[in-house]
Amino acid sequence: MDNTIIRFENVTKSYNDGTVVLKNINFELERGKFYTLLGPSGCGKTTILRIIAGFTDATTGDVFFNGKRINDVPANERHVNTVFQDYALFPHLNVFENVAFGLRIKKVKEVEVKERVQKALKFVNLAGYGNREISEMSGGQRQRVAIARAIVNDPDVILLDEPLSALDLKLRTEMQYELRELQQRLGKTFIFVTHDQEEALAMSDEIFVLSHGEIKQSGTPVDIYDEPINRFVADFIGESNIVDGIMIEDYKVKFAGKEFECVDGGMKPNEKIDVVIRPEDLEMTTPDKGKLVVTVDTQLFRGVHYELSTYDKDGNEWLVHSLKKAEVGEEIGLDFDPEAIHVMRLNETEEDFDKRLEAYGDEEHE
Ligand SMILES: Nc1ncnc2c1ncn2[C@@H]1O[C@H](COP(=O)(O)OP(=O)(O)OP(=O)(O)O)[C@@H](O)[C@H]1O
Repeated sequence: MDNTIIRFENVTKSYNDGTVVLKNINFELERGKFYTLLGPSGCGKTTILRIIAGFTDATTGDVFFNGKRINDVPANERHVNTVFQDYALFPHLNVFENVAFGLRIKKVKEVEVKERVQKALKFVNLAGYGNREISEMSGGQRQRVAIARAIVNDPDVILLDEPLSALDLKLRTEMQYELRELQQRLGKTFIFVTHDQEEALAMSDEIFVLSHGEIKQSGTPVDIYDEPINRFVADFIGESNIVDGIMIEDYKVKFAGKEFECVDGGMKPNEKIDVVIRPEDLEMTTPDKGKLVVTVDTQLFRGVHYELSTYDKDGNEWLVHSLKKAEVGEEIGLDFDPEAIHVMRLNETEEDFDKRLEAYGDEEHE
């Protein structure tokens, strides 16, 4: 059976004032998975959610739900519910009535309303809180009321627009676990919007990284972290060292004034590229054993590791995560594996990346 629940085909969105918000969005979302739309403010994440919910139209392109085109289906006939950033709870109604609100509009029978609201409240660990006023609930509890209000309608898809951003860090981390666990218990599709990369990596089955109305990369958190395919993603997700380089030929790259063996290919000879190495992939050693020789500029203790900011003789900065301590001003060597060198074509899209990989039959990435 086709497990796809939502499909976007060449979806664009622009406004009358000429603002282009979504350029050409294509994706397929499967039933029962946790998806995250991740990107900086203004990249179009919320617009995608609004198009799915039916609060705004795509300018061109098609949106499918369970295989049926839904561009013209009104919001209240779509099997989706949204949890908003500010929760949008009614302050004059108690917890029970907030959750019951949608059911009452649909004129569901009182016995059923009671049963469904209680079940939803139990699901979000708020059994027994029905009579509380919203003002008597903490931030995390209000969040859970908002989620209960979404799940009480038994939608196929739950849309969550930065739902954790109003919470303090500790509560946010707790809610990350809770939301993920809730999604797995419910077995529904969640589409979660955030600009927080740690949140995205921690919670998702699959992440779509967006910038300026385009998907820059999609994949599992591990794929996106370990194999960023362009500078934007490498920079946005986790910490990265990014330097200019030249791809001399397949599996041979030059940067910081030296040639190195790498595992990438499929580019033009002597093509200008971006080189990315993660700080945890750089190992501190003595200068004679290092592939690069750098000078330590600053050192911060981060609890698990030391974070060293270092410079090579060309002035490139290399951030290093090291379990060993160094001395500021000391010359050290940096060692790394060929696999740790990520070579990226300038501004390569996901589609072009896939085509290039296919063309040169790379085994490492397949
Ligand atoms: N009615 C409108 N007319 C013109 N431009 C609009 C309109 N609504 C939204 N935009 C623009 O669309 C772009 C994308 O907005 P969107 O809310 O989707 O971004 P976002 O990634 O969710 O950002 P944030 O994280 O700040 O909410 C923004 O540049 C915004 O200014």
